[in-house]
Amino acid sequence: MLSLDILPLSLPTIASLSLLTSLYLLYTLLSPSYTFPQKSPSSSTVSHLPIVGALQFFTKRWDFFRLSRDAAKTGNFKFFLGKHPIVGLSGAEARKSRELSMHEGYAILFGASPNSLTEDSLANDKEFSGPGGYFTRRIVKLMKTENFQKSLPYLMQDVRTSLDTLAKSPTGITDPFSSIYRIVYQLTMRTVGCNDIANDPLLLEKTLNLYETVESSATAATMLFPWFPSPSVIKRTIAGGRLYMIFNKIVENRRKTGVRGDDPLQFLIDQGDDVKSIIEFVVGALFAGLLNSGVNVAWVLSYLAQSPEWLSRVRAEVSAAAAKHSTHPDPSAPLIDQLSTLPIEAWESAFPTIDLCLKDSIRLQLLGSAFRKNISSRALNVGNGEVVPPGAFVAYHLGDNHLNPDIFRDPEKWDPSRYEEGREEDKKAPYAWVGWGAARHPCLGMRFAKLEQNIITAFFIAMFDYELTDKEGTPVSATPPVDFNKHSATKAKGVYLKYTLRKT
Ligand code: HEM
Repeated sequence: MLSLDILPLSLPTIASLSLLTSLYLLYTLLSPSYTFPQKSPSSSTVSHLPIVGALQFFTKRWDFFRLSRDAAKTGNFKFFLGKHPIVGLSGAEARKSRELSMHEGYAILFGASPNSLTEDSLANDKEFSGPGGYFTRRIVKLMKTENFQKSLPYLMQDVRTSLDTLAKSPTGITDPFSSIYRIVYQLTMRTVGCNDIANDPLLLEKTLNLYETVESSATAATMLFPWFPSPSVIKRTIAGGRLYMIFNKIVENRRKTGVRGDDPLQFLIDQGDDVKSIIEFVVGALFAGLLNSGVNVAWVLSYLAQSPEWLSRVRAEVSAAAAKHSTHPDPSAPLIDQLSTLPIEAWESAFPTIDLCLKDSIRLQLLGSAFRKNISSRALNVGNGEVVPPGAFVAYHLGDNHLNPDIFRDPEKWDPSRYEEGREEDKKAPYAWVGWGAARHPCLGMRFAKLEQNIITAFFIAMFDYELTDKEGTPVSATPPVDFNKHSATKAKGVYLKYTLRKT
């Protein structure tokens, strides 16, 4: 029998050595293997941790970006996030369109959608998400005028039904980041998803909860170690799986029974698309659609509540639009009934004031970074001799222009008049305002986002007088400040609207 005495090392020593070796191997495995070439920008001066890299990019993104940018000679800087090499760009030159991949950038670094985070995810598949890929082709088709024309009565009815429910509430106080956000979710479901869910309040609530679970799971840990089964990753996987199962059941049911729907899902089925692509599309489109719209509609109503001047301008605009475009047989019918007869052309053209309100809300709420990845084999010049090397990601923080006091006076203030004649701050620098994206990647849902913004705002204002309050209904003078360190449009906390039915 082998005696332990003949081993040259004791068991505790062997255990310690094994542990150290494992830790060393883990360290080597997790540490970046990428070497930035010489022409890359200088390193960010903000502290970096081993393995994790620039943790502040997660915890305080806008602060990290500003500090790094201001300390760098050219305004551009490099850093690691886990193993991922990233170049932070700033200034007008950075906003120029380049041959970089948007989808590969977001798939790994954004992390707030169910199919992101892994190199081989569908979101990262060029055939699916790339330019001209399946996702783009399908969403472009759904955003056509004929579809809006067809769905307009249903969209208006959805808004009306929700506002009627609000009108019956005994408190007359609502959190718009919950109630109005839910209306946007329903409209988005109708426009890129399916009526089976849009018509069913329970299924709407259930899928929204799953959506929110996935969205809130984008933590630093899930982004850095997507393969590690942390509670967030597990929760996200389960919620994503449940969403998929709900849609799968509806698709299978339609296929089995032959009962057709009249909605985007049916359109996808009729194209002969396979179930996996259909579900990936619908879930992806819901994320793209709700991320900014839901939050901005609620912010606009809240901003209006604190600005009598803009509220009265919007009221006047809503009345004028109804007077000009309504086809209601009774011109003295309530304003909301008149609005319900507006054609799509009016909804898309008669609300320039609401548009300005949304524009400045987007400037404040489009938080975080735009991401790209250099998937080419060549280094891309960024204008001053510096390059984005192959394989590196690019992060451009939208606060670089949207919160720049040299472009937008008093940048943290919501003030739609900054775009009006005489000020036109958005024209002060190239691509100063990029709220709908630009160049190679304009927002594909802009028309729908504006349409739902206009319908909800106009209906709400036609139906209610309202003011900004706390939860108990005590008036407050202003919305809380926006946390510019967030990674995407964020719901305000503690904002309530107290409303009463208008007598018109
Ligand atoms: C207020 C609401 C919205 C805002 C502020 C907004 C903003 C943006 C921005 C800034 C981009 C470009 C991102 C970049 O370049 O990195 C973008 C892209 C996109 N948006 Fe929107 N969006 C909104 C609503 C919507 C809606 C409702 C949909 C769909 C129903 C949608 C679908 C998309 C898609 C698919 C892209 C990617 C375009 C591409 O692949 O090139 N968006 N959006």
